[in-house]
Amino acid sequence: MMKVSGLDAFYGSSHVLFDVSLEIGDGESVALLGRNGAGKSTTLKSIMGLVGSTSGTVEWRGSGIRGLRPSVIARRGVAYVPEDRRIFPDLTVEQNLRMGRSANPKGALAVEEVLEMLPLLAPLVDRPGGVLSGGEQQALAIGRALIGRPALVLLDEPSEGLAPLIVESLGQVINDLRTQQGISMLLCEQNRDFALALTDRAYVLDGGRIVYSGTTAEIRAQSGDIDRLLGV
Ligand SMILES: Nc1ncnc2c1ncn2[C@@H]1O[C@H](COP(=O)(O)OP(=O)(O)OP(=O)(O)O)[C@@H](O)[C@H]1O
Repeated sequence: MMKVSGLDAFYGSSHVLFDVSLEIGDGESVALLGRNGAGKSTTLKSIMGLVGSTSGTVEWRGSGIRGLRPSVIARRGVAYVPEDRRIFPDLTVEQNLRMGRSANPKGALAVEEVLEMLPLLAPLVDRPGGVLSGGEQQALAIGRALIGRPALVLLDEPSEGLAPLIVESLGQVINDLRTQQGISMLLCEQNRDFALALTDRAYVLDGGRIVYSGTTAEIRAQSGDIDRLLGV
């Protein structure tokens, strides 16, 4: 479904990603693990067309998308949930959700359909986004991606900054998407256990390079080495 080959990325003269290759199959959920600054966000942003200077190949359903505008990539069915969530604080939850319809103006879901997928948002629809808790904002950011009916969601560190109990319920939300909706996912995380519980396979990034890849079971079996790469 998505095949990234030999991807390099640069911020000005700073070379940040080196020869990154990864694949995500139809309906597959894949983790991208790595410590702070390993290049996880840059990988997602490069796939989404948000990094100005990249080289290599990003294939989506058989055609090259590297270099296309983010809005074009979104319309082809790839959604991106940024690390900072980018909730509009003065818009209500419902209005925030509607903003995501631009990714798929003709085929977007109704707000009610998103609320069925993310029931924790249902009682909050009229609240301004800015007053939601961190976990609720994360669910809203995911909902805003889902309303455009994507086939692949790129999720950047959804557990970051959330209390352990909230992380657990967020995990259930993400797991439901995976098991009930069949949406493919690339999940960036520093939180190894959270990510491995929600994915089939994982890649480990270090210093902008993929240094390890395997099934979640294989990664668990190597947990000592992986923890060293994650800096824990
Ligand atoms: N806009 C930018 N301009 C210059 N350098 C950047 C920019 N964004 C990220 N970097 C650098 O690129 C490298 C990779 O950063 P990236 O954000 O992709 O890592 P990450 O694995 O997502 O880490 P984090 O969890 O801290 O976001 C880091 O060295 C970072 O300082």
